[in-house]
Amino acid sequence: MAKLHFHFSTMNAGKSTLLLQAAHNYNERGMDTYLLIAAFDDRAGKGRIGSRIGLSRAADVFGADTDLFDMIQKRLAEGKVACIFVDEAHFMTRDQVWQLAKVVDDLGVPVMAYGLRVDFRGELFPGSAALLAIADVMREVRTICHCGRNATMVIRRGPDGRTVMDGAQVQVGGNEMYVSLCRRHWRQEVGQ
Ligand SMILES: Nc1ncnc2c1ncn2[C@@H]1O[C@H](COP(=O)(O)OP(=O)(O)O)[C@@H](O)[C@H]1O
Ligand SMILES: Cc1cn([C@H]2C[C@H](O)[C@@H](COP(=O)(O)O)O2)c(=O)[nH]c1=O
Repeated sequence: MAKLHFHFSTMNAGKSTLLLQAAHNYNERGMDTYLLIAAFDDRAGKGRIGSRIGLSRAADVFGADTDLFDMIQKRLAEGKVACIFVDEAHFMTRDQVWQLAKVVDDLGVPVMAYGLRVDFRGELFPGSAALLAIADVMREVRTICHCGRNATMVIRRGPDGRTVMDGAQVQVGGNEMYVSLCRRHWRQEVGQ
C-alpha cells in the first residue's frame, strides 16, 4: 500500500543525500522515479537536487501556486513511476501536502518528502506542520551538535556572523548562514 513518508531533520543532516540514494536504488532496479524541489531553493542550480556530499540530480520544480496533484498526474500519464521524491518539503503549503496525500491515496504512488521540521526561531514551517499532522510514516534523519548531542534546532546568522531571531521565515542559504545545534546550545545562542 502506498504511503506518505516524511523524513525530517535540521539542516546538513543528509536528507538530500538519502533522497538521491533512495531514488538511485529504485532506478538501478529498473523503476522510474519523479523528483521535485521547491523552485526558489536553487543552491544546486535551478531544478536540481544537490547534497553537500557532491551528488546532484535534475528535478522538476514547484512554486507556491503549483498544484502538485495535477503536476504528478501529468507525469504519470507519460509513464509509470514507482516513487515520488520531494526535497525541501518544508517549503510546501498546507494544501500542497494534502495534494501529495491525494496522490498516495487516489493514485497509489508512494511519496517520500524530505525537509526541515522547524525554522531558525524554533517554529514549524507550514509544510512541515501539515506533514507531521498527516504523513503515514515519519522518520528523523539524525545529525549532531558540536557538543555531540542530537541536533534538533537551527540558528540563523546575519552578515556580521551574529545569531538573529528576526527576519522572514524563508531565506535560502547553506552552512554560511545556518548552524544545526542541540536545543540546549540553541537556547544559549538565542539568549533564552
Ligand atoms: N565530502 C563529504 N564526505 C562525506 N560526508 C560529507 C561530505 N560533505 C558533506 N558531508 C556530509 O553530508 C551531510 C549533509 O548532506 P546533505 O544531503 O547536504 O544534508 P541536508 O539535505 O540534510 O541539508 C552532512 O552530514 C555532512 O557531514
Ligand atoms: C532554518 C531555515 C532554513 N531555511 C532554508 C535554508 C535552506 O535553503 C533550506 C534548508 O536546506 P537543507 O540544507 O536542505 O536542509 O531551508 C529557511 O528558509 N528558513 C529557516 O529558518
